[in-house]
Order: sequence, then C-alpha cells, then structure tokens
Amino acid sequence: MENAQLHATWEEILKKLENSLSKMVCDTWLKPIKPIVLTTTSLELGTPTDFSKDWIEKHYMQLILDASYEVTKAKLDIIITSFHLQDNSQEEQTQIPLIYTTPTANKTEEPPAAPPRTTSPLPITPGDSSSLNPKYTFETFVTGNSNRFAHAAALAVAESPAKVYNPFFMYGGVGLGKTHLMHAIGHKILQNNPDMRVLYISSEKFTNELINSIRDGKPEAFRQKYRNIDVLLVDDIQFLSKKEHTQEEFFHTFNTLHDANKQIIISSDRHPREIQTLEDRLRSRFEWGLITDIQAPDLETRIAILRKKALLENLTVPNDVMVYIASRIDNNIRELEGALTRVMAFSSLNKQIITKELAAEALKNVFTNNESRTVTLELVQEIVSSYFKIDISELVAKKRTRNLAFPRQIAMYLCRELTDSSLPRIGEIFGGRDHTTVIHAYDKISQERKTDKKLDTTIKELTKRIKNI
Ligand SMILES: Nc1ncnc2c1ncn2[C@@H]1O[C@H](COP(=O)(O)OP(=O)(O)OP(=O)(O)O)[C@@H](O)[C@H]1O
Repeated sequence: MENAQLHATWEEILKKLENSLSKMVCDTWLKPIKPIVLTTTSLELGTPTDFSKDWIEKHYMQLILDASYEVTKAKLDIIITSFHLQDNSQEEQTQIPLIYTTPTANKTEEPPAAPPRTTSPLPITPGDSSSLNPKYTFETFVTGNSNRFAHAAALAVAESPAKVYNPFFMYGGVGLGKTHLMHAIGHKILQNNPDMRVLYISSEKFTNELINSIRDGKPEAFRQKYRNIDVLLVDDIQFLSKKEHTQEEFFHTFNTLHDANKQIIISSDRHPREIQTLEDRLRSRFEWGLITDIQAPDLETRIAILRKKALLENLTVPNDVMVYIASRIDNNIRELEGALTRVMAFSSLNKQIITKELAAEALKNVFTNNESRTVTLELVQEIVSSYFKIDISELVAKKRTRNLAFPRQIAMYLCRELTDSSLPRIGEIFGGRDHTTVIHAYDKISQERKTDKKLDTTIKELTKRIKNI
C-alpha cells in the first residue's frame, strides 16, 4: 500500500515531466530513476550511476521540483542518491527498498537502508565505456573561436593517444565544455582502440576512492585499478589542492602511467600555476605536455550550441528565441542549455507556442535572481537592434545609411556606458571597426542627448531594458 503510494506519486511526477521534456531525455535520464522514499517533506530518488545522479541534479532538478510541487502541492526536498553497483557479487543486496514513510508514521517501520556501497576498487575492463556520457562526443561539440584550439588538440590526442600531448591539460571557467571534450576524447579512443582501458573520473571521486581503500585496508586494489589504465581522464583537478595525501597518490599514479606511455588528460578551472597548494612536482609534470584554455563562447557560438541542442533533442525553437537566450547568458553553457530546457518546459506546460515573450516570462526568475548578471556587448546589440527593428547583422554591417548608423552609434554608446569592455573590443564586435569610431559615436550621442529630449528618453528606455529584462 505504502509502496503503491510512493510509486503512484512518482508516476504522476514522471508524467508531468514527460509533458515538458523530450522523449530522448525522459528515456535516458528519468525513466531509469527509482523512487526510494516519500515523506511529507522529501522525496528520495535513486539513479543507476553516479554520473546520472550528477547530470540530473545539474540539469533537471528544478523541473523535478516544479513537477513534484504540482503533484503533491508540497515543497518537497528532492534527494538523489546513486545506487551504482561497483561489485557484482553484491548485486542481490542492492535492491533499493521501496518504503513510504511520514514523520508521524509507525515508529517500528525501519528506515530505508542506504544502498550498499562496496569499497574495493575494481580494475577497468578493456573497452568499457561506462564512465563516459554517450552524449558527450566530438559530433555534438560545437566549435568557435573560444574553443577551437582546445578542440583541435583534444582531437589530436584522441587520434594518437600518448603520442602527441601527454599529459593534456585543459582549463577554463565553469560549464564551458571541458568535461564534454574529455568524454569525447575517451569515446574516440575507444572507437579506434576497442581494447583500451579508459577511465573518466572526477578528482573528488578519485579522492573518495583513495580514502575508502585506505580505510578498508585495500590500498593495493586502488593502485591496481589506477595504474593499469591506458587512458586516465581526471576532471576538476583543482579539488586536489590542499589534499596532500591524494596529491601524493596521484603523483605516483601519474608517474607510473606516464612512464608506461599511457595517456593522461586533466581538466581544471584554472591554470596549474594558479592552483594554490598544488605540489610543485605535480605542477611541473602538468607542464610536460600541452596546457590549453577554453574561453567563454561568443554570441554566434552560443546560438550554434542552442541550435545543435534543439536539433539533437528534436525541438523546434524560433531563431529570435535562440538569440534572446544566447544574448543573456554569456559565460556558462550549462546555464544556456538549462535556459532552453526551461523555456521548452514552460511552453509545454502552458500549452503555448514558443515566442520571445514566452521565453522572457519563462526566464524571468532566472534573470532577476541573478543579480550579478553582467551586461554583455551582445545583449546591448540584441536589445538595440530589436528596439529599432533591424537585424544584428545590419547593426554590425559596413553600411552607413542613417537608419542603420544611428542605432549603431547608440549601441556603441551603450556598450561603452554599460560594460567594462575596451574601446577596441567594442569596435571589434561592430564589424571590426576602429576604436576611434567608437569614441566618435560615444561623444556624438553624449552631446546630442543633452539637447535632444527624444534621444535621451530612448537611451533611458534602452538602458532600462538592458538592465532589467
Ligand atoms: N562547445 C560545445 N558544444 C556543445 N555543447 C557544449 C559545448 N560546450 C559545453 N557544452 C555543454 O555545456 C554543458 C556544460 O559543459 P561541461 O560540463 O563540459 O563544462 P565544464 O567546463 O566541464 O564545467 P565544470 O567546470 O562545471 O565541470 C554540457 O552539457 C556540455 O555538453
């Protein structure tokens, strides 16, 4: 009876989610979820792997929260745990108990047992791709100026593991595609070398496994696992700073693999020299190979990424909506994708077609909650061009007719006023114009708005839209 209630509630929530997400997303990520416990304040869900746990938390948490609220009318905490099996011998025990509890429920009811975790690290099997996300491939990665070099280097490493750049070190801000590229390398290597042992792991998980193996007196199993790999991909290495013992172990793992001519790929949110308390000997080893950065993508690339995502998930999204979203989120592709998912869900739940207005409504909270959102040059261009009903391409074109030159000068003025960008940078995104053109536009509009009331009102209105929307 209680299990039935738990299942029925989850089924309802799932139905709501199915209305707002594509079939592919539901089949890949949501259907494998098992409901574990429902109380009056929380719902615990189990995912088959650590990876799917992280993925769902990053991408679908808000939607699950919204759907569970719609179904239960209670603001439930959603707790996700992974019941990933590491040891097949324990398979039988890992059946997730399905228990419905409420805080006032019969006290004799046993709390749900935590999914058993084994602590013995198992060796990686040749050809095993289970540590890789099937969606992160080179085919689904969009290149632009911000990531072209990293992409080319990643491809070279994937084509010739341990021959070109070893180690290969990628760094860049949050959500810019480092993990995606690492997985893409892993997939390509396995495609070309189906017998290789490839392991992707976050440095946090590496640390946890190390700690557990020491706790359980199995450090040898840990070493066996990590020192018998052909391609080791370690994500977010910055988390090793301050963990001296883990650094020491990683150092030995690194040496063993490198000496044996195995490929090592590392990512971090910053350059090795900026990772505080990283041991010098480790830092210098990272410099043996290639260190490359990934920058935030420009507007064109952001739009291309949204287009690709829409294509992959079979979504129809009008171009102006993509421009709208891409102009407002400029430094995190995960957030960019999240915004698109939110717009799609909003349209589907409200049974309305996707327009710019609907996108604005759907993302209202996302943008206003984000108080530190910086005004981007592209945002200024997008809002000015839409205000004057011209295309962004016309705004940055060479043509100098008044109906284009005037909005262009206003846009340059606002870029200077509302962003910290340099004059040459502003000139660059207005069709590669010289910085003196920007100075001229700025001075002209500053002077004119002092005497021209209408122009002054226009500038104020545009400023409001740029800052508030
Ligand atoms: N160039 C790109 N083309 C297509 N999708 C991309 C691109 N860059 C990033 N993404 C997508 O953006 C999301 C975030 O990327 P990813 O997780 O690789 O970022 P990250 O740099 O590893 O971030 P973190 O530092 O948080 O680990 C992923 O869904 C990824 O597929």
